[in-house]
Formats: sequence, C-alpha cells, structure tokens
Amino acid sequence: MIAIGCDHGGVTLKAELMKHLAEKQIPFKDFGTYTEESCDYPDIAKPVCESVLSGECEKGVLICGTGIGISMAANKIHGIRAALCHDYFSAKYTRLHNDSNIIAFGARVIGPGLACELLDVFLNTGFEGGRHALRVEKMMNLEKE
Ligand SMILES: O=C(CO)[C@H](O)[C@H](O)[C@H](O)COP(=O)(O)O
Repeated sequence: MIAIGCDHGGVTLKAELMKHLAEKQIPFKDFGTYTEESCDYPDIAKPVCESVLSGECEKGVLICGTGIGISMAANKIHGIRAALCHDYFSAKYTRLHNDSNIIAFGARVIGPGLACELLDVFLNTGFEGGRHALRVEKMMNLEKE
C-alpha cells in the first residue's frame, strides 16, 4: 500500500499519480487534500508519514507546489526519510543509498509524465545496504541528539 497526499498545489498531480498507480494495480491510500482550496502542507505530511511509520503503508508520496515545504515537514518526523526528486538519478539513488521511505514532488515544477516515471523507479528500487546502511543509521541517530 502506498500513502499519497498533497496540499492544494498538488491536487492535479496527485490525481495523475493515483491514476498511474491504479493502472499498475498498486494499492494506495489517499490522505487528501481533495480540493484546490488552500490548506497547509504539514497537515497532510503528518498523516502520510504516520501511515508509513505504522506499517500501514510501505512508502509515501507527498506533493506541494515546489515539493520543498512538504518534504521539509515530513523530514521533521522521526523515522522519515523524504526525498524531493525531480530527476531520474535522484529518485533511483535515494532508494539505493538513503533507503528513503517518502518521495516528494513539486507539482509546479514537473509534469505528470516525469512524475510517474520517477514514482516507478522509486517504488521498484531496493536499498543497497552495505556502507550505506551505516550512513543511514548515523543519519537517523541525529534525530536523537
Ligand atoms: O511549501 C511550499 C513551498 O515550498 C509549497 O510549494 C506550497 O505548495 C506553496 O507554498 C503554496 O503556495 P500558495 O501561494 O499558498 O498556493
């Protein structure tokens, strides 16, 4: 199950990504927002991240206008490694090297075609482990300081 959520800036892109997931028969849970009425991205980031941390959802997708605000909010939550990705290399390597559990997009930055491609590579790439495991562990320990 994939958790997906956006602020008002990402409603259209979220719909495109959900259509894409449905076509691939990948189950998802939509955490809103559902209209273009203005809302605040931390209010959406929180439940999406909680669903990933609880294990209800395996990974999450967050969208705002730039992808910056909503990924910053997500990364304030312990256990979340959210990656803002607008290129193929980053979407692949944040899984290989950072074991990211959230991908974020800026709906005012990229179009739906690229976002769907990036989501595919994000979901289909595993964590490489090895030297990266220690780095991820050290990164997560920073939350405890
Ligand atoms: O937080 C952001 C900037 O990093 C997001 O892009 C928001 O979607 C954006 O700030 C919303 O702006 P608006 O003028 O309220 O639509």
